[in-house]
Amino acid sequence: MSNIVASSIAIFCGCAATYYSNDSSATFSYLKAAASSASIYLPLQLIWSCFLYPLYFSPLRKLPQAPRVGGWKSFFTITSPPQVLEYMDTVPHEHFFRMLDIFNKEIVILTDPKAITQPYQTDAYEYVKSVNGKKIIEAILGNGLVVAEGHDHKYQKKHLAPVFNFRVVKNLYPLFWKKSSELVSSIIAEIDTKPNSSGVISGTVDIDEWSGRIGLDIIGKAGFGSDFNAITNPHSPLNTSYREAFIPDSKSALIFLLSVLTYPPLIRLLPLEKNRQVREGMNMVNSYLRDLISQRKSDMLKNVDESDYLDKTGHRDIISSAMKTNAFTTENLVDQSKTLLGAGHETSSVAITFAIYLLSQPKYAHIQQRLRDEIRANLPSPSSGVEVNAELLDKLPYLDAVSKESMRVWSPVTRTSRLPLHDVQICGVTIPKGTTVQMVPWALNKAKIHWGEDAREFNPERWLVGENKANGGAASSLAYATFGTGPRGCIGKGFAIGENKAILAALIGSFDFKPVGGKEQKVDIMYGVTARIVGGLKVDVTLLDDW
Ligand code: HEM
Repeated sequence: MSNIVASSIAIFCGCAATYYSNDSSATFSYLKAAASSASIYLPLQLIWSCFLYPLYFSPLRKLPQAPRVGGWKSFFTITSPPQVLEYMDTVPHEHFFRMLDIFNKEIVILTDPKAITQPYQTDAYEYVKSVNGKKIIEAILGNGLVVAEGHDHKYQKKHLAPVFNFRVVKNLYPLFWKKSSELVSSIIAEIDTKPNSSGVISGTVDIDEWSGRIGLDIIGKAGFGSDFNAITNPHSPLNTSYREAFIPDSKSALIFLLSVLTYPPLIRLLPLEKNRQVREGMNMVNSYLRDLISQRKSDMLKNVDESDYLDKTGHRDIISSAMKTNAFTTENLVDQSKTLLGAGHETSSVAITFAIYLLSQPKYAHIQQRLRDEIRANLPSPSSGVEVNAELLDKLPYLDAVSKESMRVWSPVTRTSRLPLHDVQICGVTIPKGTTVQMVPWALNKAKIHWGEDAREFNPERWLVGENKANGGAASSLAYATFGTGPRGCIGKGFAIGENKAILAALIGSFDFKPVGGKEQKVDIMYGVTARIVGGLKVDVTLLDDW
């Protein structure tokens, strides 16, 4: 409506200005009228959407409100997840509150399971993701499940869900363990250059680099039946070109901000080094995946021995299984593959980095030790070559608790947004069509309203004792938002949990982790689609005997 009013005023004034201009060449010109209209329309629209609507006309302005802090600067900055968490704890509210984000953009932050249920579960298809958000993600993940909407999404999920079911994921555990064992050997090789006088093998490694490499290898093998060998070969093109696209720096923050505010495909054309890296990485991935899928298809047509694509538990990789459904074209399969590669490796590796960050801090040394004791008492060592399956890994309660708790305290995905396709009622309040409503896993996971006074503490015990231990002590399972929820929740949740537990078990069983310098370590975090530690995570590792 505001667009119609502003454009009508602008066109009227633009035409009038052109018509009554004193300029001698001012016979009425459509081009000039359009230019004058635009020059009036844009400021009008800006004044309306940045000031008049949010401050004086929005029906949501009476909702509980997050305070504006930081003066005029806050008008030009995106609110960070830690600020959202601060508001969750301090703004008195019931189901949600309103926040004015960059350029006074209205956002409704959902904090209560009742409020989350409608947009994320029961009426999920009455909402869409934000256009710019999708464009940012699509550049890396392709036009697959993460960005699909409505019927397209239902169709894709229906055909992909069976290849992620419980039984299939359990069959992948030996692969998770095999790759984790390879990771342990490679880290030993990196630090085993000069044992100290007492024969202790130790050194400093960038665990973020290693978690990215194992994340790629696992999704490569499970997703495409293809070993990327990123653990053993850091110079593999996928590891260097593709992962470069995910490594955050000040330029990626700028590109993210400009993309959110304008039109992401235009921003990607800017001659910036980061844009070049992303383009190169994506070109490489596109051609790699296209070749791989064409090869699979032609093999399938020729009815060639399928055992090539079977691992020893008889599981076909995800893309070959999706191909068998005949539900996707080659181009669709390339897009789904990019989705699995990006969504499946980035989140999982961030989760491992943060788990090691937490466990290595001196104040949590007792948690690291207790976890190690449980692992060593129940699992064979990676060097033994003995297979570890789902039955073994899933029966370790403390490992399970540490895995859940680390992904609670540091949710890899920072925020998720939805926009209603028409005016909707959430908990009795009308939310106008197109308003951004957000579930912010990074903040919700640590809000005191759900987790109590020690909400920000890393305390795996909350998943082991107490009345609501199945929810980590929270009254509702929706307070744990790490994997989202409802029809658009994470399809790879079971996969990610199994992978996380296998890698943690192999690492913590094998090594002692400490922060470099031994003291509590502060890290800078960049909050994009995922939260990433700027500059990676260097930790001191010591190889432990007797396992
Ligand atoms: C620790 C690891 C992971 C975390 C924290 C995570 C988190 C999430 C979250 C929060 C969403 C919902 C986003 C939204 O509501 O807008 C999501 C969706 C998705 N995830 Fe994950 N994820 C992880 C691992 C994986 C893995 C391993 C895969 C694939 C192998 C995967 C594939 C996907 C896909 C395809 C979607 C889109 C689902 C849909 O729209 O229906 N994720 N993930």
